[in-house]
Amino acid sequence: MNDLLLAQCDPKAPLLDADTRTRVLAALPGWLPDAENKLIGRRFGFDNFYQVMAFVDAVAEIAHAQDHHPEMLVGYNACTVSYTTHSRGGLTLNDAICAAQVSALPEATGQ
Ligand SMILES: C[C@H](O)[C@H](O)[C@H]1CNC2=NC(N)=NC(=O)C2=N1
Repeated sequence: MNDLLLAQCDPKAPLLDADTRTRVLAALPGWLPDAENKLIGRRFGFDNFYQVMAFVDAVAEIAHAQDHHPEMLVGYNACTVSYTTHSRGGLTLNDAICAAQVSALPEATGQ
C-alpha cells in the first residue's frame, strides 16, 4: 500500500494478471472490482455536498498529477469513484495507484 502511495502512473503499464490483481485489491480496502475485473470502484460517503465537492476537487488533483482519470458519480452526500485503464481495456497498476492515493486523501474521511 505504501508503495502505491508513492508511485507514479506509467502510461505503458500492462494489464494486471489475475494473481497480481488479487494481491493489489487486498491492499485497497473498500475498492471492489466489477464482474469482469475491468474496473475498480469505491463509494465515499459524506455529511454534506460541500464535503463531496472538496473530495471531488482533491481527486481531480490526483488525476492531474498522475495523468490518469477516474469516472465519478457525484451525489448530494456521496461520491463513487471508479478507475479503469481505457488504453488497455482493463485494470493496470495505474488504477491501483490512484485508488490508494484517493483513499489516503484527508478529504476522503467522514464516511
Ligand atoms: C495521453 C494520456 O496520458 C492518456 O490519454 C491517458 C489519460 N488518462 C487516462 N486515464 C485512464 N483512466 N485511462 C487511460 O487510458 C488514460 N489515458
